[in-house]
Amino acid sequence: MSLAENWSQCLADFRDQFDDKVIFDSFIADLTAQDIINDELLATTPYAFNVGMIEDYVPLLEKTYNSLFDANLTIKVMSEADYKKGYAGKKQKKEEEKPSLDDHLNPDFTFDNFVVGNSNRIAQNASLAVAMKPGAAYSPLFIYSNSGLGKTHLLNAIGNFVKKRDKEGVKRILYTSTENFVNDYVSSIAHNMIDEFNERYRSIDVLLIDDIQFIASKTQSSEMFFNIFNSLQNENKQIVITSDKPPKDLKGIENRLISRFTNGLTVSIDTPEFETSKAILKKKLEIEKVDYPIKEDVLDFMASHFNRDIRELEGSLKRLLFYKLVFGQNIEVIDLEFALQAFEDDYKEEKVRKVDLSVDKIKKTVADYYNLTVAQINSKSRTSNVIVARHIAMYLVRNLLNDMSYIQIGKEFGGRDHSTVMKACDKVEKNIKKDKNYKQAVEDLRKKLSKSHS
Ligand SMILES: Nc1ncnc2c1ncn2[C@@H]1O[C@H](COP(=O)(O)OP(=O)(O)OP(=O)(O)O)[C@@H](O)[C@H]1O
Repeated sequence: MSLAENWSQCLADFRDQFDDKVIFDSFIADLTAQDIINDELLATTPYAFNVGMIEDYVPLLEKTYNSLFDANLTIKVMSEADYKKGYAGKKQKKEEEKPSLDDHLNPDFTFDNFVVGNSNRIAQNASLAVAMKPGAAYSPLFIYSNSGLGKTHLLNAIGNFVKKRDKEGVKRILYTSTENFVNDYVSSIAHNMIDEFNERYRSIDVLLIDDIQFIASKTQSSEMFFNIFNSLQNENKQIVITSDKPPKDLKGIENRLISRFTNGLTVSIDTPEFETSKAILKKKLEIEKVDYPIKEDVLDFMASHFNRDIRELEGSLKRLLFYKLVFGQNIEVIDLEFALQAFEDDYKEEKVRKVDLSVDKIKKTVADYYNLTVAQINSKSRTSNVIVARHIAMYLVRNLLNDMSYIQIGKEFGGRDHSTVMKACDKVEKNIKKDKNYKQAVEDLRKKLSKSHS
């Protein structure tokens, strides 16, 4: 039933219960229901002086209406003239203020198909917390990692989760790459539509912005982003940002923006360890609905050879499935022999890159260089030259061995925590920048290692 039909039924019911029919016919019968805004039913009378007369009867009108239609509204009576001046315009304006917004979410990236392991657990937990309570858990959430490790996936998963829970469809969610943000801004300047641009971004409830490093050196876009960021933060809206490096290492971005980035929570994603890589492969096979068996040692091989990032892992799987389609029509089970043919070229390259150089070789070379033993490198010793050598060895392992994960490196160096390894690598990078002799030592070691396995 429409509001008008409800209202006329309400008035009819009210009249039946009301003793003084003259008062009803003089003041109340003319009331028209105009609209319901935020649980308030707006009713108008053609004559302004009637408003005061009617107010005494409003509680009874409310009771009648709410019990007839099982509602919980309050009724506000005003003159038609006041309604036209104030409310009618306001509602129209409100609708105009919020033009529809395409969220640009990729529906394939969800929490359900994001495999969780040690390398990404913290980032996944923080993202889920944000998705469950946008604006309340951590804002901004800043996620950083090397390429292909799941940042875009998590951003979209947050958006898709919020969208799914938002049954009334009122939450304004936007996923955008920083590049698109900048293009959008430039085009709004070109078309003289800066106000629209501003309104669009400031009306967002959940802003998911990918690869913020690309805003570096784009002064005007940075300024605009800074203002939008502040406006959303002030209104407790949710912002999630990704980047290829932690906020403090972002170059060409103003300090005031970087300090805003660190106001919420910063989390990183590491290179996947063997178990996570293998679980991801299994998940992808499930999603692809692959209906022929693939032997475990094939997955083991892939998880340990194509694990620099997940895009590489996915690529290797696509390659295997394609190879099976073209050359393996009659093969029922994919075994390692068959798989190695598919990976022949990549594998050769891997071999050159990886096999000859090992963690042990790096430890030994560094230990010799500093007149130490490998046992000292692995030990808990806090003697300064041992610490220097240990940090450099960790750094070289991280850089030369196919981006081995911090977790794996920690295990290789006497069971240390991944954050210790991260700090060590950071420290080495800083020292290389500020100390010429130190830089020389790292370079010498690099050369020795490249000679030893060429
Ligand atoms: N934990 C995971 N479980 C399942 N798939 C994953 C996981 N992490 C990443 N992926 C997949 O790996 C691919 C690359 O991930 P994504 O694009 O999110 O990486 P990224 O960190 O944003 O990379 P870039 O920095 O290059 O933009 C995607 O197809 C994504 O679905």
